[in-house]
Amino acid sequence: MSSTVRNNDELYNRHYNILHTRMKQFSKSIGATSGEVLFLGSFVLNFMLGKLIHVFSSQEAVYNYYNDKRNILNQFFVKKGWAWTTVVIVVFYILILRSKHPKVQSQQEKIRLLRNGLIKYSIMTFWWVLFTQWCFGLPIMDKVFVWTGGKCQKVAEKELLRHFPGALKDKFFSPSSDGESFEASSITSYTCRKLKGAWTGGHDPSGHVFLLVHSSLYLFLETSQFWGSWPSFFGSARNLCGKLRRVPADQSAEPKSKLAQVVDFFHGTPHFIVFLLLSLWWFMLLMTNIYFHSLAEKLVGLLFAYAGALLVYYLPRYLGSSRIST
Ligand SMILES: CCCCCCCCCCCCCCCC(=O)SCCNC(=O)CCNC(=O)[C@H](O)C(C)(C)COP(=O)(O)O
Ligand SMILES: Nc1ncnc2c1ncn2[C@@H]1O[C@H](COP(=O)(O)O)[C@@H](OP(=O)(O)O)[C@H]1O
Repeated sequence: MSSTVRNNDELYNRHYNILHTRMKQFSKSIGATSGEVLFLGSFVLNFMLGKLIHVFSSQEAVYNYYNDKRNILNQFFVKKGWAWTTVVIVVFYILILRSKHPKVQSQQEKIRLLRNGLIKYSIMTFWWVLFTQWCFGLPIMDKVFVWTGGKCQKVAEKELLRHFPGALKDKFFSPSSDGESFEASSITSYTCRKLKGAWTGGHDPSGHVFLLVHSSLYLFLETSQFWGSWPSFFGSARNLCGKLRRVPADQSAEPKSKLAQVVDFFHGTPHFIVFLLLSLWWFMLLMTNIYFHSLAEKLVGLLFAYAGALLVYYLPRYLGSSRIST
């Protein structure tokens, strides 16, 4: 080996070690593992990547299928994002309980796992409800919008009468200055969209950024306690691909059906289903970061998502409480 290559190797190793030590120190100071810090940081990276792609791509490359709100991934998955997250976590827990994982052997351990899981799911669901659906009136994201001067404007009288008959119309809406349409500042963004109004004038935190990051953090932090290693994860996936491609040597023997092999794989690798949804959420977050909202609106969505995870997963660690940690 030449001395230049050896010197470079030494330099890389030294830099890697410095980075590794700094990372460990930082993780320890905030009570997180290095993996968690990387995962939490990946959303900031997603942010920066989205911005760079937006700035440096040509118009044709930037505006495509994923920029269309009606695309199937948005309508069928993200818009029902918490429901998908619920399905995945339920399937994950069923697989873990059936897998005889060393952490859940006894009946007592299983009950404790389910109880803690339910508490954390309920709090995370409540936080999602408060931010996106209802918070003693308008959800937090809509409250922020209204408090910063936003309104639902340009609602046509025809639409209004269809959804707000009689006195309800006057309770929520007032005529706009143009004299042709109506406006309101106490209805949700969801209702405004239904009335075909214009949701404008305020700071509108991104519900998509919130939901995608919130769901990802929940799935990651909830399932990482059972994580094995990347080599065994990829090893199982490679093994399955090999089995699916292989023609059985003994044609007379009863081979396992392909479906049975896939089911076996999901049983042996419960994290795979989580990995699939996390990949979709990361990709959709990138699309939101490239195409939608202002930087500040996305940042507020991100901060509210971090806040939920901090409250449920990091605050108990910080306080040294073991009541809801497993
Ligand atoms: C130990 C195991 C723990 C798990 C326990 C599970 C218990 C299961 C109980 C099952 C009850 C069913 C509960 C179903 C929960 C749901 O999620 S129902 C609601 C589904 N709705 C959504 O997912 C909507 C998501 N969309 C949004 O929030 C918004 O559209 C948006 C993405 C924020 C965007 O907002 P816009 O205004 O549209 O821009
Ligand atoms: N990744 C994505 N793909 C498609 N549409 C997206 C998207 N991210 C955000 N949007 C759309 O951008 C608008 C603002 O999203 P949000 O405020 O939730 O961040 C929403 O439009 P609609 O409200 O008309 O559906 C939403 O559907």
